[in-house]
Amino acid sequence: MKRSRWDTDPSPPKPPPSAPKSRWDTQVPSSKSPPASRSSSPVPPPSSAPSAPYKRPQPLTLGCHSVENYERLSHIDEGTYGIVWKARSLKTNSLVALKQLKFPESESQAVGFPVAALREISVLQDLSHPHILSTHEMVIGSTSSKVFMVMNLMSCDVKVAIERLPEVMSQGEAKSVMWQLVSAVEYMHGKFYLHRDLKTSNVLVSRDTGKVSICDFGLARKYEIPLKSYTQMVITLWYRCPELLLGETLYGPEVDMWSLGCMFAEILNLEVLFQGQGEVDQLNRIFKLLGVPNGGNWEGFEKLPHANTFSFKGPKGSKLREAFPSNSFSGKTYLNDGGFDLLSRMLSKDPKKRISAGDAAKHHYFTEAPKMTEVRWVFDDEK
Ligand SMILES: Nc1ncnc2c1ncn2[C@@H]1O[C@H](COP(=O)(O)OP(=O)(O)OP(=O)(O)O)[C@@H](O)[C@H]1O
Repeated sequence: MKRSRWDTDPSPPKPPPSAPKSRWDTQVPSSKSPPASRSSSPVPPPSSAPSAPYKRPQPLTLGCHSVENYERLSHIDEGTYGIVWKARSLKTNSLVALKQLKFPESESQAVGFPVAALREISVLQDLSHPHILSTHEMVIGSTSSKVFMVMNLMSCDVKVAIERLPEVMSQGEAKSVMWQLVSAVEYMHGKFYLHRDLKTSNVLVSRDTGKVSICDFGLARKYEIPLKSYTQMVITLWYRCPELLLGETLYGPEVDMWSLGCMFAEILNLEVLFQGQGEVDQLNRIFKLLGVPNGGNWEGFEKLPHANTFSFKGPKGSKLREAFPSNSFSGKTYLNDGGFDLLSRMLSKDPKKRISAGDAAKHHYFTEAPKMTEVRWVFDDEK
């Protein structure tokens, strides 16, 4: 691979005493308190007194190009793990987004690398799909702890984009967004990856194409069949499925399908479906709409770790159809039978009955009338 001029040289020339500062030499605050669900523990440093001659590990960024190949234009946003900039490639003149990774303080010694970022980079290198945000390359700044991901420039996330819509989407528009998401998740699950943090703020909209792409793979991981035990401390509360809330640790792609169902409902109604104030409240809201679970409607429910800790109140059957009626006279969102069938199968309480991404992609909702149409997004400068 081509070595960048920023890689360490055996006898590097000494910099001038007051070398001009790079345009990218901004101090990025370290991620002091990342959410409990994400591991930010550093890769353990090598022992300080090795008995055998210590061979320094190759930095992950060896061979990366320099960030100086990009002109920094403006700050876009900041997340827990990165600060995102709008930039222009000096080679191609194209506009891109650069995510500068935050290194927690203990990890800034060039040995460690933020684990969430490592995860995200390795997953994204393995995935290539029109509706998954692609990373073109990694570039490096003046030190090896200044690392940037170069990505397609997007306009805003779907959460913000739907807040800007003057009225609910048409059925064709909602179907088009769902189709893009379902096809991306089908592809990802086919490659044995779980996203584990699907939500409308992790889906970005392109101003150029109006299409959406899933981003933020910091919690993603490979899964295996038969399923194994993983942490249940994943997925933002409002999009977290009932089995994880009830303590299940043996899980697979169906956890993402629940989140997708929540997103479908949000895209239709322009508001988050289950806005719980804590895990118990979240469960209560789910069961109030979808009916109280028992061993009859959810096989194995009683065996879940927290199933008997609480007594849940709610109707016996589902009230979902009342929230998503089939006619437009009620003043609520209209959803035809095909759409409702897909939504209710994504929001199945019992994970074994929940629709898979493969079956969702084949669902007749996507081929029957009304036809998919491009969404008329409203971007910020058009407001
Ligand atoms: N390619 C992009 N184009 C435009 N904006 C982007 C892009 N990638 C990220 N953003 C913006 O930056 C924000 C933070 O990015 P991202 O979610 O990747 O960072 P994070 O640190 O992993 O965030 P979180 O705190 O949600 O885990 C996003 O919510 C989005 O608004």
